[in-house]
Amino acid sequence: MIRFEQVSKVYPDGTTAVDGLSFEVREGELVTLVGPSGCGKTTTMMMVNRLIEPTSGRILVGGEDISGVDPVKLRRRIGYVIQQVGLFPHRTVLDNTATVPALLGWKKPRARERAAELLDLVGLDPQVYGPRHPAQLSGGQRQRVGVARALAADPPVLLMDEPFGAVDPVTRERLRHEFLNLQATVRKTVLMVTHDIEEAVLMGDRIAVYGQGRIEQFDSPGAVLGTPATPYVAEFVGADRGLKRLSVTRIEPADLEQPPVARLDEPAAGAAGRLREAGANWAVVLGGGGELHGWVSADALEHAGGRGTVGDRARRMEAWVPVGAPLKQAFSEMLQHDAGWVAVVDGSRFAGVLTPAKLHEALRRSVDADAHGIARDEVEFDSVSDA
Ligand SMILES: Nc1ncnc2c1ncn2[C@@H]1O[C@H](COP(=O)(O)OP(=O)(O)OP(=O)(O)O)[C@@H](O)[C@H]1O
Repeated sequence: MIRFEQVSKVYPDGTTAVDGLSFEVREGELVTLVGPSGCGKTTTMMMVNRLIEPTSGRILVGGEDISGVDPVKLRRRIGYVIQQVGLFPHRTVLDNTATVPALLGWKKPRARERAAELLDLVGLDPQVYGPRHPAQLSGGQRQRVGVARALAADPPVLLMDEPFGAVDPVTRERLRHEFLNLQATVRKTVLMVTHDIEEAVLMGDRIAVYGQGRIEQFDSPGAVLGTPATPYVAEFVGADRGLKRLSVTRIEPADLEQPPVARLDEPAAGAAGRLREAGANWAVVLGGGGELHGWVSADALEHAGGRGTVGDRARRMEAWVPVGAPLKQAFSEMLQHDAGWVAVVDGSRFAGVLTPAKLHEALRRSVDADAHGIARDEVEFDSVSDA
Protein backbone atom coordinates (compact mmCIF):
# COMPACT_ATOMS: atom_id res chain seq x y z
CA MET A 1 0.00 0.00 0.00
CA ILE A 2 2.87 2.36 0.90
CA ARG A 3 6.08 1.30 -0.76
CA PHE A 4 9.52 2.87 -0.43
CA GLU A 5 12.01 1.95 -3.15
CA GLN A 6 15.61 3.00 -2.49
CA VAL A 7 14.52 6.37 -1.13
CA SER A 8 17.15 8.88 0.01
CA LYS A 9 16.87 12.44 1.23
CA VAL A 10 19.78 14.80 1.37
CA TYR A 11 18.89 18.28 2.66
CA PRO A 12 20.37 21.31 0.85
CA ASP A 13 22.97 21.75 3.63
CA GLY A 14 24.30 18.28 2.85
CA THR A 15 22.63 16.41 5.75
CA THR A 16 21.68 12.89 4.69
CA ALA A 17 18.44 12.31 6.61
CA VAL A 18 17.54 8.96 5.03
CA ASP A 19 19.69 6.74 2.93
CA GLY A 20 18.45 4.05 0.51
CA LEU A 21 15.23 3.21 2.33
CA SER A 22 13.20 0.25 1.02
CA PHE A 23 10.18 -1.18 2.84
CA GLU A 24 6.48 -1.68 2.45
CA VAL A 25 3.42 -1.09 4.62
CA ARG A 26 0.71 -3.55 3.64
CA GLU A 27 -2.92 -2.60 3.34
CA GLY A 28 -4.55 -2.39 6.78
CA GLU A 29 -1.21 -2.73 8.53
CA LEU A 30 0.16 -0.44 11.24
CA VAL A 31 3.91 0.04 10.96
CA THR A 32 5.78 1.99 13.61
CA LEU A 33 9.00 3.84 12.82
CA VAL A 34 11.12 3.99 15.95
CA GLY A 35 14.57 5.32 16.64
CA PRO A 36 16.51 8.03 18.44
CA SER A 37 16.06 11.73 17.75
CA GLY A 38 17.34 12.88 14.37
CA CYS A 39 17.49 9.42 12.75
CA GLY A 40 15.13 10.39 9.91
CA LYS A 41 11.70 9.18 11.03
CA THR A 42 9.82 12.42 10.42
CA THR A 43 11.60 12.97 7.10
CA THR A 44 10.45 9.48 6.03
CA MET A 45 6.88 10.20 6.97
CA MET A 46 6.70 13.66 5.41
CA MET A 47 7.88 12.29 2.08
CA VAL A 48 4.69 10.18 1.93
CA ASN A 49 2.44 13.23 1.74
CA ARG A 50 5.02 15.22 -0.21
CA LEU A 51 5.67 17.82 2.47
CA ILE A 52 9.26 16.82 1.76
CA GLU A 53 10.51 15.59 -1.64
CA PRO A 54 13.01 12.71 -1.82
CA THR A 55 16.37 13.33 -3.48
CA SER A 56 16.26 9.92 -5.13
CA GLY A 57 14.15 6.76 -5.19
CA ARG A 58 10.40 6.23 -5.52
CA ILE A 59 7.45 6.15 -3.15
CA LEU A 60 4.26 4.39 -4.22
CA VAL A 61 0.90 4.77 -2.50
CA GLY A 62 -1.75 2.30 -3.62
CA GLY A 63 0.55 1.27 -6.47
CA GLU A 64 0.89 4.81 -7.80
CA ASP A 65 4.20 6.71 -7.92
CA ILE A 66 3.34 9.79 -5.86
CA SER A 67 5.85 12.03 -7.65
CA GLY A 68 3.24 12.31 -10.40
CA VAL A 69 0.29 13.05 -8.08
CA ASP A 70 -0.79 16.59 -7.25
CA PRO A 71 0.35 17.09 -3.60
CA VAL A 72 -2.91 18.73 -2.55
CA LYS A 73 -4.99 15.87 -3.96
CA LEU A 74 -2.57 13.36 -2.45
CA ARG A 75 -2.92 14.89 1.03
CA ARG A 76 -6.68 14.60 0.91
CA ARG A 77 -6.26 10.83 0.57
CA ILE A 78 -3.87 10.70 3.51
CA GLY A 79 -4.90 11.49 7.08
CA TYR A 80 -2.19 13.22 9.09
CA VAL A 81 -2.03 13.30 12.88
CA ILE A 82 0.72 15.30 14.55
CA GLN A 83 1.75 15.86 18.14
CA GLN A 84 0.77 19.50 18.31
CA VAL A 85 -2.57 18.56 16.74
CA GLY A 86 -2.78 21.80 14.75
CA LEU A 87 -6.47 22.50 15.33
CA PHE A 88 -7.82 25.86 14.21
CA PRO A 89 -8.32 27.80 17.48
CA HIS A 90 -11.24 29.91 16.30
CA ARG A 91 -13.28 27.08 14.86
CA THR A 92 -15.47 24.75 16.87
CA VAL A 93 -14.43 21.16 17.44
CA LEU A 94 -17.14 20.01 15.01
CA ASP A 95 -15.93 22.36 12.26
CA ASN A 96 -12.32 21.40 12.89
CA THR A 97 -13.26 17.75 12.46
CA ALA A 98 -15.19 18.55 9.27
CA THR A 99 -12.22 20.40 7.70
CA VAL A 100 -11.17 17.79 5.14
CA PRO A 101 -14.67 16.72 4.03
CA ALA A 102 -15.42 20.45 3.55
CA LEU A 103 -12.25 20.83 1.46
CA LEU A 104 -13.35 17.84 -0.57
CA GLY A 105 -16.51 19.76 -1.41
CA TRP A 106 -18.97 17.81 0.72
CA LYS A 107 -22.18 19.70 1.48
CA LYS A 108 -22.06 21.29 4.94
CA PRO A 109 -24.78 19.14 6.61
CA ARG A 110 -23.14 15.95 5.33
CA ALA A 111 -19.66 17.07 6.42
CA ARG A 112 -20.98 17.96 9.88
CA GLU A 113 -22.87 14.71 10.20
CA ARG A 114 -19.70 12.81 9.34
CA ALA A 115 -17.72 14.92 11.83
CA ALA A 116 -20.24 14.14 14.59
CA GLU A 117 -19.97 10.41 13.78
CA LEU A 118 -16.19 10.57 14.01
CA LEU A 119 -16.21 12.47 17.32
CA ASP A 120 -18.47 9.77 18.68
CA LEU A 121 -16.08 7.10 17.40
CA VAL A 122 -13.13 8.62 19.28
CA GLY A 123 -15.18 8.85 22.48
CA LEU A 124 -16.23 12.50 22.45
CA ASP A 125 -19.96 13.20 22.66
CA PRO A 126 -20.58 15.53 19.68
CA GLN A 127 -23.45 17.27 21.51
CA VAL A 128 -21.12 18.20 24.38
CA TYR A 129 -17.78 18.73 22.65
CA GLY A 130 -18.81 19.63 19.09
CA PRO A 131 -19.68 23.28 19.88
CA ARG A 132 -16.57 23.89 22.03
CA HIS A 133 -13.36 25.52 20.88
CA PRO A 134 -10.02 23.67 21.08
CA ALA A 135 -8.89 25.75 24.08
CA GLN A 136 -11.85 24.35 26.03
CA LEU A 137 -10.56 20.78 25.77
CA SER A 138 -7.96 18.80 27.69
CA GLY A 139 -4.76 17.72 25.92
CA GLY A 140 -6.06 14.16 25.56
CA GLN A 141 -9.39 15.37 24.13
CA ARG A 142 -7.58 17.59 21.62
CA GLN A 143 -5.52 14.59 20.58
CA ARG A 144 -8.72 12.62 19.97
CA VAL A 145 -10.09 15.46 17.85
CA GLY A 146 -6.83 15.28 15.85
CA VAL A 147 -7.47 11.59 15.18
CA ALA A 148 -11.16 12.20 14.35
CA ARG A 149 -10.20 14.96 11.93
CA ALA A 150 -7.62 12.78 10.21
CA LEU A 151 -10.21 10.01 9.75
CA ALA A 152 -13.11 12.26 8.71
CA ALA A 153 -12.74 11.90 4.96
CA ASP A 154 -12.14 8.15 5.39
CA PRO A 155 -8.64 8.22 3.86
CA PRO A 156 -7.10 4.79 3.20
CA VAL A 157 -3.76 5.92 4.63
CA LEU A 158 -2.97 7.52 7.97
CA LEU A 159 0.32 9.14 8.96
CA MET A 160 0.86 9.72 12.66
CA ASP A 161 3.86 11.61 14.02
CA GLU A 162 4.26 11.06 17.77
CA PRO A 163 0.47 11.29 18.05
CA PHE A 164 0.33 10.63 21.79
CA GLY A 165 3.47 12.52 22.77
CA ALA A 166 1.92 15.67 24.20
CA VAL A 167 -0.18 14.13 26.98
CA ASP A 168 0.51 12.67 30.43
CA PRO A 169 1.50 8.98 30.67
CA VAL A 170 -1.89 7.76 31.93
CA THR A 171 -3.82 9.52 29.15
CA ARG A 172 -1.22 8.34 26.64
CA GLU A 173 -1.73 4.73 27.66
CA ARG A 174 -5.50 5.14 27.30
CA LEU A 175 -5.25 6.87 23.91
CA ARG A 176 -2.98 4.11 22.61
CA HIS A 177 -5.49 1.43 23.54
CA GLU A 178 -8.40 3.47 22.22
CA PHE A 179 -6.59 3.93 18.95
CA LEU A 180 -5.85 0.20 18.68
CA ASN A 181 -9.53 -0.58 19.23
CA LEU A 182 -10.45 1.99 16.61
CA GLN A 183 -7.88 0.60 14.18
CA ALA A 184 -9.35 -2.91 14.64
CA THR A 185 -12.58 -1.48 13.13
CA VAL A 186 -11.30 1.01 10.54
CA ARG A 187 -8.24 -1.00 9.40
CA LYS A 188 -6.33 1.91 7.88
CA THR A 189 -2.84 1.57 6.46
CA VAL A 190 -0.89 3.42 9.14
CA LEU A 191 2.65 4.70 9.36
CA MET A 192 3.37 5.93 12.86
CA VAL A 193 6.49 7.67 14.16
CA THR A 194 7.56 7.28 17.76
CA HIS A 195 10.83 7.46 19.70
CA ASP A 196 9.43 5.17 22.37
CA ILE A 197 10.23 1.49 21.79
CA GLU A 198 7.46 0.44 24.17
CA GLU A 199 4.90 2.34 22.10
CA ALA A 200 6.36 0.91 18.88
CA VAL A 201 6.08 -2.61 20.25
CA LEU A 202 2.58 -2.14 21.59
CA MET A 203 1.09 -0.47 18.53
CA GLY A 204 2.96 -1.90 15.56
CA ASP A 205 2.01 -4.94 13.51
CA ARG A 206 5.58 -4.50 12.32
CA ILE A 207 8.32 -2.17 13.47
CA ALA A 208 11.04 -0.39 11.54
CA VAL A 209 13.94 0.23 13.92
CA TYR A 210 15.98 3.16 12.61
CA GLY A 211 19.67 3.66 12.98
CA GLN A 212 21.17 6.79 11.43
CA GLY A 213 19.03 7.30 8.29
CA ARG A 214 18.71 3.53 7.72
CA ILE A 215 16.44 0.75 8.87
CA GLU A 216 18.37 -1.68 11.06
CA GLN A 217 15.51 -4.15 11.42
CA PHE A 218 12.01 -4.38 9.96
CA ASP A 219 10.10 -7.09 11.73
CA SER A 220 7.24 -8.09 14.03
CA PRO A 221 7.41 -6.81 17.64
CA GLY A 222 8.09 -10.33 18.90
CA ALA A 223 11.01 -10.78 16.51
CA VAL A 224 12.52 -7.37 17.29
CA LEU A 225 12.37 -8.13 21.02
CA GLY A 226 13.30 -11.81 20.69
CA THR A 227 15.97 -11.78 18.03
CA PRO A 228 17.40 -8.29 17.53
CA ALA A 229 19.12 -8.21 14.13
CA THR A 230 22.14 -6.16 15.19
CA PRO A 231 23.88 -5.15 18.43
CA TYR A 232 22.48 -1.64 17.82
CA VAL A 233 18.88 -2.95 17.85
CA ALA A 234 19.60 -5.05 20.94
CA GLU A 235 20.87 -1.97 22.72
CA PHE A 236 17.98 0.17 21.51
CA VAL A 237 15.28 -2.25 22.65
CA GLY A 238 17.08 -2.47 25.97
CA ALA A 239 18.12 -5.04 28.48
CA ASP A 240 14.55 -5.17 29.81
CA ARG A 241 13.12 -6.45 26.57
CA GLY A 242 11.70 -9.44 28.45
CA LEU A 243 9.53 -6.97 30.35
CA LYS A 244 8.50 -5.20 27.13
CA ARG A 245 7.44 -8.55 25.78
CA LEU A 246 4.74 -8.58 28.47
CA SER A 247 2.99 -5.87 26.46
CA VAL A 248 2.88 -7.86 23.23
CA THR A 249 2.27 -11.39 24.48
CA ARG A 250 -1.43 -12.08 24.64
CA ILE A 251 -3.14 -14.47 27.02
CA GLU A 252 -4.15 -17.70 25.28
CA PRO A 253 -6.54 -20.30 26.72
CA ALA A 254 -3.64 -22.81 26.86
CA ASP A 255 -1.83 -20.54 29.34
CA LEU A 256 -4.53 -20.92 31.95
CA GLU A 257 -4.83 -23.06 35.01
CA GLN A 258 -8.17 -24.64 35.93
CA PRO A 259 -8.77 -24.17 39.67
CA PRO A 260 -11.63 -25.82 41.59
CA VAL A 261 -14.95 -24.09 40.96
CA ALA A 262 -18.09 -23.77 43.04
CA ARG A 263 -21.56 -22.60 42.03
CA LEU A 264 -23.10 -19.54 43.65
CA ASP A 265 -26.29 -21.40 44.70
CA GLU A 266 -24.61 -24.65 45.75
CA PRO A 267 -24.74 -25.63 49.46
CA ALA A 268 -21.61 -24.41 51.29
CA ALA A 269 -21.12 -27.80 52.98
CA GLY A 270 -20.83 -29.71 49.69
CA ALA A 271 -18.31 -27.26 48.24
CA ALA A 272 -16.29 -27.33 51.49
CA GLY A 273 -16.06 -31.13 51.29
CA ARG A 274 -14.91 -31.00 47.67
CA LEU A 275 -12.18 -28.47 48.40
CA ARG A 276 -10.98 -30.48 51.39
CA GLU A 277 -10.72 -33.62 49.28
CA ALA A 278 -8.83 -31.78 46.56
CA GLY A 279 -6.53 -30.16 49.14
CA ALA A 280 -7.44 -26.74 47.71
CA ASN A 281 -7.52 -23.50 49.70
CA TRP A 282 -9.97 -21.65 47.51
CA ALA A 283 -12.37 -21.99 44.58
CA VAL A 284 -13.60 -19.68 41.87
CA VAL A 285 -17.32 -18.98 42.22
CA LEU A 286 -19.47 -19.01 39.10
CA GLY A 287 -23.07 -17.99 38.45
CA GLY A 288 -25.64 -20.28 36.81
CA GLY A 289 -24.51 -19.37 33.27
CA GLY A 290 -20.82 -20.06 33.95
CA GLU A 291 -20.15 -16.35 34.44
CA LEU A 292 -17.49 -15.22 36.88
CA HIS A 293 -18.87 -14.07 40.20
CA GLY A 294 -15.93 -14.17 42.62
CA TRP A 295 -14.01 -16.55 44.82
CA VAL A 296 -14.39 -18.29 48.13
CA SER A 297 -11.81 -19.62 50.58
CA ALA A 298 -11.97 -23.13 52.01
CA ASP A 299 -11.80 -21.58 55.50
CA ALA A 300 -14.85 -19.40 54.88
CA LEU A 301 -16.80 -22.45 53.72
CA GLU A 302 -15.72 -24.49 56.77
CA HIS A 303 -16.84 -21.65 59.04
CA ALA A 304 -20.30 -21.78 57.49
CA GLY A 305 -20.80 -24.86 59.68
CA GLY A 306 -22.79 -26.70 57.05
CA ARG A 307 -25.32 -23.87 56.57
CA GLY A 308 -26.13 -21.61 53.63
CA THR A 309 -24.85 -21.45 50.09
CA VAL A 310 -21.49 -20.71 48.55
CA GLY A 311 -22.92 -17.32 47.56
CA ASP A 312 -23.26 -16.35 51.25
CA ARG A 313 -19.52 -16.75 51.71
CA ALA A 314 -18.20 -15.68 48.30
CA ARG A 315 -16.22 -12.50 47.71
CA ARG A 316 -16.37 -10.45 44.54
CA MET A 317 -13.51 -10.86 42.11
CA GLU A 318 -11.65 -7.62 41.50
CA ALA A 319 -8.71 -8.94 39.48
CA TRP A 320 -9.80 -10.19 36.08
CA VAL A 321 -8.84 -9.75 32.42
CA PRO A 322 -10.26 -10.99 29.11
CA VAL A 323 -8.62 -13.73 27.02
CA GLY A 324 -6.42 -12.01 24.43
CA ALA A 325 -5.36 -9.20 26.80
CA PRO A 326 -1.60 -8.66 27.07
CA LEU A 327 0.21 -10.44 29.90
CA LYS A 328 1.20 -6.99 31.15
CA GLN A 329 -2.43 -6.22 31.91
CA ALA A 330 -2.78 -9.44 33.91
CA PHE A 331 0.41 -8.67 35.82
CA SER A 332 -0.73 -5.14 36.53
CA GLU A 333 -4.12 -6.43 37.83
CA MET A 334 -2.28 -8.82 40.14
CA LEU A 335 -0.19 -6.01 41.55
CA GLN A 336 -3.04 -3.55 41.82
CA HIS A 337 -5.25 -5.94 43.78
CA ASP A 338 -2.39 -7.61 45.60
CA ALA A 339 -3.74 -10.91 44.22
CA GLY A 340 -1.83 -14.17 43.76
CA TRP A 341 -3.71 -14.84 40.51
CA VAL A 342 -6.16 -13.24 38.11
CA ALA A 343 -9.31 -14.68 36.62
CA VAL A 344 -9.51 -14.75 32.84
CA VAL A 345 -12.86 -14.47 31.09
CA ASP A 346 -13.91 -15.28 27.56
CA GLY A 347 -16.84 -12.97 26.87
CA SER A 348 -18.87 -13.34 30.07
CA ARG A 349 -17.73 -16.91 30.75
CA PHE A 350 -14.95 -17.82 33.13
CA ALA A 351 -12.04 -19.39 31.19
CA GLY A 352 -9.44 -20.12 33.91
CA VAL A 353 -6.89 -18.33 36.03
CA LEU A 354 -3.44 -16.99 35.36
CA THR A 355 -0.90 -17.46 38.15
CA PRO A 356 2.58 -15.91 38.30
CA ALA A 357 4.07 -19.32 37.35
CA LYS A 358 1.77 -19.59 34.31
CA LEU A 359 2.53 -16.02 33.33
CA HIS A 360 6.23 -16.75 33.39
CA GLU A 361 5.66 -19.90 31.37
CA ALA A 362 3.65 -18.01 28.72
CA LEU A 363 6.46 -15.48 28.45
CA ARG A 364 9.11 -18.21 28.07
CA ARG A 365 7.04 -19.95 25.41
CA SER A 366 6.65 -16.71 23.50
CA VAL A 367 10.43 -16.12 23.53
CA ASP A 368 11.11 -19.66 22.27
CA ALA A 369 8.31 -19.49 19.68
CA ASP A 370 9.77 -16.30 18.17
CA ALA A 371 13.30 -17.67 18.25
CA HIS A 372 12.20 -20.78 16.31
CA GLY A 373 9.48 -19.18 14.19
CA ILE A 374 6.76 -21.51 15.52
CA ALA A 375 3.45 -21.09 17.35
CA ARG A 376 3.51 -20.73 21.12
CA ASP A 377 1.64 -23.95 21.82
CA GLU A 378 4.19 -25.94 19.78
CA VAL A 379 7.01 -25.03 22.14
CA GLU A 380 8.35 -27.94 24.21
CA PHE A 381 8.82 -26.63 27.69
CA ASP A 382 10.01 -27.85 31.07
CA SER A 383 8.50 -25.59 33.70
CA VAL A 384 10.02 -25.01 37.13
CA SER A 385 6.96 -26.59 38.69
CA ASP A 386 7.62 -29.87 36.77
CA ALA A 387 11.16 -30.10 38.14
N1 LIG B 1 15.18 21.18 6.68
C1 LIG B 1 16.28 20.53 7.07
N2 LIG B 1 17.49 20.92 6.68
C2 LIG B 1 18.60 20.27 7.05
N3 LIG B 1 18.59 19.18 7.84
C3 LIG B 1 17.40 18.74 8.28
C4 LIG B 1 16.18 19.39 7.93
N4 LIG B 1 15.16 18.71 8.52
C5 LIG B 1 15.72 17.71 9.20
N5 LIG B 1 17.07 17.71 9.07
C6 LIG B 1 18.03 16.75 9.63
O1 LIG B 1 17.75 15.47 9.12
C7 LIG B 1 17.96 14.48 10.11
C8 LIG B 1 16.66 13.69 10.29
O2 LIG B 1 15.65 14.52 10.84
P1 LIG B 1 14.19 14.01 11.18
O3 LIG B 1 13.37 15.16 11.65
O4 LIG B 1 13.68 13.22 10.06
O5 LIG B 1 14.51 13.03 12.40
P2 LIG B 1 13.54 12.32 13.44
O6 LIG B 1 14.03 10.93 13.55
O7 LIG B 1 12.14 12.53 13.10
O8 LIG B 1 13.90 13.08 14.78
P3 LIG B 1 12.97 13.50 16.04
O9 LIG B 1 12.62 12.22 16.74
O10 LIG B 1 13.91 14.34 16.86
O11 LIG B 1 11.82 14.24 15.50
C9 LIG B 1 18.41 15.23 11.37
O12 LIG B 1 19.81 15.17 11.41
C10 LIG B 1 17.93 16.64 11.12
O13 LIG B 1 18.75 17.56 11.78
